[in-house]
Amino acid sequence: MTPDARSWTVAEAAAHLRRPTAADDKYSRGVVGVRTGSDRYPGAAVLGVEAAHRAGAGMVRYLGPDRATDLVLARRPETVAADGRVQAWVIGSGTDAADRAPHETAALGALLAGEVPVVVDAGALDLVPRRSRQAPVVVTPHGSEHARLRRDAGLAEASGDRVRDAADTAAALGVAVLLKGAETIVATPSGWSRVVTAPTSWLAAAGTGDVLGGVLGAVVAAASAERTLDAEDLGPLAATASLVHGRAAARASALRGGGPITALDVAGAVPLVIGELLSADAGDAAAQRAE
Ligand SMILES: NC(=O)C1=CN([C@@H]2O[C@H](COP(=O)(O)OP(=O)(O)OC[C@H]3O[C@@H](n4cnc5c(N)ncnc54)[C@H](O)[C@@H]3O)[C@@H](O)[C@H]2O)[C@@H](O)CC1
Ligand SMILES: Nc1ncnc2c1ncn2[C@@H]1O[C@H](COP(=O)(O)OP(=O)(O)O)[C@@H](O)[C@H]1O
Repeated sequence: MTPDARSWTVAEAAAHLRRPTAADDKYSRGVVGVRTGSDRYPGAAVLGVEAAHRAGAGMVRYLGPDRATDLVLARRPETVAADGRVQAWVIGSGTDAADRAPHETAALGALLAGEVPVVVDAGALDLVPRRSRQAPVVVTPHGSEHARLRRDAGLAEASGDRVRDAADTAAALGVAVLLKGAETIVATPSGWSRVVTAPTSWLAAAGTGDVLGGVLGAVVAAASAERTLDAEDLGPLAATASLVHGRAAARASALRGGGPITALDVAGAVPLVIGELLSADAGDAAAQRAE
C-alpha cells in the first residue's frame, strides 16, 4: 500500500491546538517534563525548555545535569527543576547514547515503560527498539538518526522513499515517526502519514530540532491533559508541532527582513504563530456558526 501523504493543513493544525479557558490551571493546560541535555550539549536543554514554554505549556519541569539545570533556570526561572506530575516527556535532545550513564538509561527506560506519552529525540532513540514500552511514543529523528534507528531495530536499509520509510518504521516499532527535513514526514503505525514542508530553509540551523522537541512536548502535554493518547493520536499532534515550528521560522526570518535566524529566534516566534492559528480557527468556527 502506498501511504497517503498529503500536506498537513493550517486548519488541521489549528484544530489540534488548545486555547486555555477560565476553567484551566497550570496542570490542566499540560505539564511538559524535559529530560534532555548533557555536559557536552547543555544548550539543547535550554532550547527545548524555552520552546516548551513558548508553545504554551502550563508548566515545564526540567531534570538534567547540574550545569544544564543552571543554564535552563538562568534563561527561564519559570521552569520547575524537580520531579512531579507530567503529561508529556521530552527525552534525548542534546545527549549521546554512547555517553549515557547506566542510571540515566534506567530512568529513561522507566519513562518508556510508563503511561505518559514520550517524545524521543537524538541520543535516546536507541532505547526505542531495545526497551520494553507501554508509553505512546513519537520519535523525531533526522535522516541519519532514522537510518541508525532502523539499524538498531533490525529493519532493512531505508529505501529512499521517505514517506514509505517513515511509515515502515512507524508500523514496525508501533510508534509515531516525525522524520525531519525540508519536508518533514509524519507517520503512524496504522499507515496514516502527512508531509509538512518548511516555509524557509533558514530553519536548517543548529538547535532548531531541539526547539521542535519542546514545541511537540507542549502540544502533546496539552492534549494528554485532556484525554488518554495512543501512538495514532501522536501523529496529528506531531504534524501540528512541525507546522508551527516551520511557520515560526518563517515569521522569525520575516521579522529580520527575510534574513537568517537562530534556534532561539524560532522559539521566540512560536507564540505569534500559535496566536494566529488559534485566531484563524476561532474565525472559522464563528463563520460556520453563522452559516
Ligand atoms: N546547542 C546544543 O546543545 C545543540 C545540541 N545538539 C545536539 O547534538 C547532538 C548531535 O546532533 P547531530 O545528530 O546533529 O550530530 P552531528 O552534527 O554530530 O551529526 C551526526 C551525523 O548526522 C548527520 N546529520 C546531522 N544533521 C542531519 C540532518 N538534519 N539530516 C541528516 N543527517 C544529519 C551528520 O552529517 C553526521 O553524519 C544531538 O543530541 C543534538 O540534540 C544539536 O541539536 C545542535 C545544538
Ligand atoms: N533544508 C532544510 N530546509 C528547511 N528545514 C530544514 C532543512 N533541513 C532541516 N530542516 C529542519 O531543521 C530542523 C533541524 O533539526 P535537527 O536535524 O534535529 O538539528 P539539531 O540537532 O541541530 O537541532 C528540523 O526541524 C528539520 O525539519
